[in-house]
Amino acid sequence: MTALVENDFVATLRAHSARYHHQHPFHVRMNAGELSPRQLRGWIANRFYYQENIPRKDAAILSNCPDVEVRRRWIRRITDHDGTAGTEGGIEAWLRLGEAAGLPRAEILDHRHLVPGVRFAVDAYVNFTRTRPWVEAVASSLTELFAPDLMAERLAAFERHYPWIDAGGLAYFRNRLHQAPRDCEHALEIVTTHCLSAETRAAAIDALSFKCDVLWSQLDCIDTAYPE
Ligand SMILES: O=C(O)c1cc(C(=O)O)c2c(n1)C(=O)C(=O)c1cc(C(=O)O)[nH]c1-2
Repeated sequence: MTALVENDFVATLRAHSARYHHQHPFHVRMNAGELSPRQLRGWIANRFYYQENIPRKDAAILSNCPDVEVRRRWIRRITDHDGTAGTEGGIEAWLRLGEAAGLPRAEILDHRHLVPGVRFAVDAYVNFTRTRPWVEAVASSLTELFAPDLMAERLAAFERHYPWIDAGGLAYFRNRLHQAPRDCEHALEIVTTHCLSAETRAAAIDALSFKCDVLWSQLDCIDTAYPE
C-alpha cells in the first residue's frame, strides 16, 4: 500500500514535465532555429541571472538543512557552478557561452540587459528556498528531472541552426547532461524519504509547481522583451 502511494507521489512529480518550460513558445522557437542573434543574446544575458543565483539558493538550502549526510552531497552543486581554484564552474561556462554568441562578458555581468520580470522570478526562487522548509526547497529543484532531454535537444539545435555561435561555447550544456541526472536523483531520494505524509507530499508537489512557474515566467518576460 505504502509502495503504491509512493509510486503515485513520484508519478505526480514526474507528471509536472507537462508544465516544464521546454514547451514554452520561446524555447520551441529556439530549438526550431527561429531566434535571431539579438533574441538569443537577450536570452543568454537574462538567463545568466538564474545561473548566478543557483549557488545562492543551494547555500540557502544548506543553511536550513540539519542533516550532515545531505549537506556533504548537496555542497557539490555550489562548486559545480562557482568552480574551484583551477576548475571552471557553470557561471564561467555561461559567460563563455555569451562570448561565443558575441556578448561581451561585461555586458552580462553588469545586468544591463536584465529585465525586471526575470529578476523578480529568480529572486522569488531564492526567497522560496530561504524561507520554506528545506525539503520543500529541495523539491523545487526537481525541474531538473526534465532538464537533460531539453539540454540534449538544445545542444543539437545550437549546432545545427546557430553555427555563428562557436561550438566551444556550448560546454555549459554538455556539463549539465551528466550533472542534472546526478543532482535530481539525490533530490528525489531526499523528497521520497522525507515526505511520507499526505501533507508533506502535497507541499513537495506545490514546490515543484511553483518552480515550473518560475521557469515559465522568466521566458514570458524574455519573450516580451525581445519581440520578433
Ligand atoms: O536551461 C535549462 O532549461 C535549465 C533548467 C533548469 C531547471 O529545470 O531548473 C536548470 C538549469 N537549466 C541549469 O542549468 C541548472 O544549473 C539548474 C539548477 C537547477 C536547480 O533548480 O537547482 N535547475 C537548473
